[in-house]
Amino acid sequence: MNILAIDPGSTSTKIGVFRDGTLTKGSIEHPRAEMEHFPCVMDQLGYRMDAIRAYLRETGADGVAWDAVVGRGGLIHPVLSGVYLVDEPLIKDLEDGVSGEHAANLGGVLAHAVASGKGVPAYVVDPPVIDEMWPVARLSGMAGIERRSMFHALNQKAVARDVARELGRDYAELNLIVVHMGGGITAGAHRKGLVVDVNNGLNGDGPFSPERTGGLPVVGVLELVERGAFTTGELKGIVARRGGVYSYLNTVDMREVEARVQQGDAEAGLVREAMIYQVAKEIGGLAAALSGAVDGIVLTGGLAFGAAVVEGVRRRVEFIAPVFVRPGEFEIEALVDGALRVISGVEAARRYAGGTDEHRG
Ligand SMILES: Nc1ncnc2c1ncn2[C@@H]1O[C@H](COP(=O)(O)OP(=O)(O)O)[C@@H](O)[C@H]1O
Ligand SMILES: CCCC(=O)OP(=O)(O)O
Repeated sequence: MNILAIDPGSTSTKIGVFRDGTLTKGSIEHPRAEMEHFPCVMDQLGYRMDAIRAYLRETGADGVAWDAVVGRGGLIHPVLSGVYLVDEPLIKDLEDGVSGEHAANLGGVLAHAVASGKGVPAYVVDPPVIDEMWPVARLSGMAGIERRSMFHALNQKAVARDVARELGRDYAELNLIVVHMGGGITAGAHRKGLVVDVNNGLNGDGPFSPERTGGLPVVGVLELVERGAFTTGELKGIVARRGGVYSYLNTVDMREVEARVQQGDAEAGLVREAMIYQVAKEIGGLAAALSGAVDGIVLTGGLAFGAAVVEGVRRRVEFIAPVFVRPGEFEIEALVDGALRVISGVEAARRYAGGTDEHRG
């Protein structure tokens, strides 16, 4: 079985080549200066496609007969968890960015471009818009504004299944709180295999993170607009890319923050502590959402490599449930696993219904 996995991020495209039972992972870096030439994410298609072709040539994988090509799903309409065949309606919604602009929108389109040339199917797995939220979590506090499920679904589900394996239990019978801590942070309540509540990782919700603001005092934001300090477009950019740790310390790199703390920088110490504090409060809130019935708390993402962040969160939340740490992200593995489940007949590929899935939560 041969599978190609494509995982586009804002400044890299991660690649997985699965051949005859062995997975080889690689990353193509895209310098920020080059990415700035593209006004929209979809404008990067040809550039990324060329980079993927060059990568496959250089690694000797250009002649492989793929059984399927699989990409990270993007911001389409809300869907159920699962593996989706990339077809015309799905491509259109990725291209239109119906739920927002994000590099992940390129995943399915790139996978389809490679697959169609080889006459094999393309899939996406567990897109960030998986929606399993229960009704009570949807209300924001203002009629007309609904809380939306938009999170690191692929990695959260992958590490949740891995912890279930470690516990010798089924993911579908456990209650887990999974926190992805990367450039953005999302924390999800996984109740018996469904993510019934989660902060929206892109729209100013939940804890602040290295590059995102998380939830903000609304009136303070409105006053900034009233004073003309920022346009709404500028504020959206700050919420998603230039908020959080970056807005205080001018870096999104927590290794740099750690180094500053070690050198005695009190401001860096306070910002790091505040982020840890907000993550712990989010976990506490989700524990209450699950009525205290929590089998485990899972910390994952790049920040989970850092002992200070992990131990800071653990100290505040281990009274709730045992803490499991899965540093980094397992998106390529999850993409390959999803494609394998479909190819081997364990799971049927879903057809994207353009946001009309009636079952949620
Ligand atoms: N060993 C480490 N110790 C502390 N922080 C780390 C370490 N490795 C990576 N990070 C931090 O993790 C963050 C990036 O996480 P990552 O999951 O790769 O994010 P994304 O995929 O959102 O770009 C950065 O702030 C980076 O500094
Ligand atoms: C929350 C949706 C997915 C997301 O934010 O991914 P990145 O943190 O990789 O941008």
